[in-house]
Amino acid sequence: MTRTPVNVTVTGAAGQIGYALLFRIASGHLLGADVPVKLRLLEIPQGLKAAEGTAMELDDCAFPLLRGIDISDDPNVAFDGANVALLVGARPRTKGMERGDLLEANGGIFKPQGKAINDHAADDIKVLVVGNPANTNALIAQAAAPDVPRERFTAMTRLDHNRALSQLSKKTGAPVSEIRKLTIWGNHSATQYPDIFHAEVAGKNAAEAVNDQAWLADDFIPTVAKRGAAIIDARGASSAASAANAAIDHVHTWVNGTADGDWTSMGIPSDGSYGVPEGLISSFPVTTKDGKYEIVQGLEINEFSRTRIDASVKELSEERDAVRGLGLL
Ligand SMILES: NC(=O)c1ccc[n+]([C@@H]2O[C@H](COP(=O)([O-])OP(=O)(O)OC[C@H]3O[C@@H](n4cnc5c(N)ncnc54)[C@H](O)[C@@H]3O)[C@@H](O)[C@H]2O)c1
Ligand SMILES: O=C(O)C[C@H](O)C(=O)O
Repeated sequence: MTRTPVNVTVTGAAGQIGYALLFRIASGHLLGADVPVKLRLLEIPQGLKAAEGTAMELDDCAFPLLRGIDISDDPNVAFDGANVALLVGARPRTKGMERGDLLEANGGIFKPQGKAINDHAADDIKVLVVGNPANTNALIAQAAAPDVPRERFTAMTRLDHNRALSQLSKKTGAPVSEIRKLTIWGNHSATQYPDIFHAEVAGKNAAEAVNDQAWLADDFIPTVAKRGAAIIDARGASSAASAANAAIDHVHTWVNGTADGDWTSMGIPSDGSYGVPEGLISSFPVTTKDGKYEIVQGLEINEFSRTRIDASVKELSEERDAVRGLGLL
């Protein structure tokens, strides 16, 4: 049986993440090796020519799963019939900026895009916001799309999750494949909290396996939380291939499910779990199945974790208040 292609809209298609992302979507890494896709690329007018160039290269790969590419500078066209939307297009931060500094510059992009999703996307739309500040931009897009179920708007903290996996693997010597149940809590910012207290390394509790509180507090947590800035410092540009890889992982896991006995981290609308005020888009430990996610419940949160989760959630509340003040909510 021939499957109907899935419409995948990517904004900021001519940017550096776009360039690292589109070829992997077209080759089947986003949804699966048997799922045909149609790409709908959104750019601002100045980005259209470069997006056309990328589309030419996509054509030249002759990907068997790629069933078409449309390019537009009109969100109403680009989101028409979208099943999956990757909101990447936004200005990246440069040296010395915090992601929150982008609130005003990028916030204005996500309101009209949320409205276009509301009015034109397919009923099963799933949205991942990558453009920073990702959690609050997702909130802005969600608020502009009252007809779309709230839980379809998510923000990317999978890059932080992957960074934490890699750092823990280096510390313990265990391969990444043997690490499970790691959690990123809160905002995709320097206040985020990578939590290893429930994680397992080769079947053993990770915090006990590491047994080094100083490393946890002074090395692991700041290294993961400030990795974005360290990449900007080293590359002179913000992370691109690793961000694209995390976007692929986020959507693939959302659609295809988490492995038994494991979970992942996603920025999702809070239902009030773990004391995170309802409605904030915050990162939680989640399992996924049949295209739906659920927050992992019942984890004991120690005092060390509580303080850090609360600090990140406080920042999310402040960002929400700031965009409210700008009329974006
Ligand atoms: N959540 C994460 O983990 C994570 C990781 C890395 C980067 N980011 C963020 O992703 C965003 C994109 O990064 P990049 O390195 O690809 O930037 P980039 O500057 O290389 O590309 C951004 C692209 O978006 C386009 N664009 C701008 N406004 C647009 C609009 N209204 N509609 C459609 N396209 C628009 C630009 O023309 C440009 O081509 C930045 O905000 C960056 O901070 C997030
Ligand atoms: O840090 C940034 O500004 C880019 C991105 O959010 C990252 O984490 O690499």
